[in-house]
Amino acid sequence: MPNKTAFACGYAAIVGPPNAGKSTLLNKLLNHKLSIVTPKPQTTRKKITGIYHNDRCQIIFLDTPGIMDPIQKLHESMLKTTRTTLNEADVIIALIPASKRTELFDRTFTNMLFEKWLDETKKPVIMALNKADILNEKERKDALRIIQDHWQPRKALAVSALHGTGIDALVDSLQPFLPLDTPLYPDDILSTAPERFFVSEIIREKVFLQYGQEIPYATEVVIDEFKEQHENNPSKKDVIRSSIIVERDSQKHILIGKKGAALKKLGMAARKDIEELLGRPVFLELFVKVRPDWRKKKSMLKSYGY
Ligand SMILES: Nc1nc2c(ncn2[C@@H]2O[C@H](COP(=O)(O)OP(=O)(O)OP(=O)(O)O)[C@@H](O)[C@H]2O)c(=O)[nH]1
Repeated sequence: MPNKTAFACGYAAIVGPPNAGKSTLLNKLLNHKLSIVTPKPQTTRKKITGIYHNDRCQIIFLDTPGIMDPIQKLHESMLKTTRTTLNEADVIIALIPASKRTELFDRTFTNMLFEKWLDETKKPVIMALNKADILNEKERKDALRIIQDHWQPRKALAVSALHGTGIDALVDSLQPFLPLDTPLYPDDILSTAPERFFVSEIIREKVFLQYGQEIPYATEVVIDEFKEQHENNPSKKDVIRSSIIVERDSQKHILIGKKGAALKKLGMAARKDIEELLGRPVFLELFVKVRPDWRKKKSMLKSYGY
């Protein structure tokens, strides 16, 4: 039996279908806006490390892109990232969203998740039924019983990432599987990813929120320059220059809008959040560039970090 009073530290991967609420869960756990959250599926493309601390444990969370069919090269590399992430983890959280449609959650997906992904890792799996706030008490119990009977995870629990319910129980259920007895990071560090990564995620989030249809999926954001000068000279703002990469001229026109109005709106919304994240004033300059079919080209995907 693990000693509950000892300190524990280790890696936990969060895996689930697109739109399961992984980013919302991570943000709630860390009480800080780390990964981006939008109502559209597949906005999380890169692994994000968030670090949770309490007086009994430190959990380093590995977020994964949603699992889906490898239709495009982009998806293939996302799936590879997910597999690597699962193998790096000490414990895996299978995050399955509750549903009100024909069944309480997607059993076909859950089956596929265990058969194609989780079973072969031989890692302990904690199954978290997210969005449990949309179910009533009986539905929650029924769903958890089905999960326990069919897939036998180490533990199955209902959570609501949005409302923050079940989060402490989730942390408690992870603790026995964390192998280290000392923390790996100081307790004031929430993430090892650099600030410029979060800045690009904010810009990408705003693209997702502001534009419809195919634009967000054809977009990549690259930070070209990140000049920190405010700390040394408080009369100056930090300067961030960023390129928004799209696939076609038509997408560029939409992004920029009439007389640049759409891009200006995007920049204002992004700057507000970036200043909030960094806690200092920022001058943000956005450029829109066309790179035909970047999503289909291996070398381009690589240069954007996929
Ligand atoms: N009702 C309810 N909605 C939730 C809950 N958690 C997340 N959501 C909503 O579900 C949607 C998707 O949440 P995200 O956190 O972006 O999902 P994700 O799994 O990170 O999505 P990807 O970007 O596809 O990886 C958002 O509209 C959230 O507000 C929850 O506990 N209850």
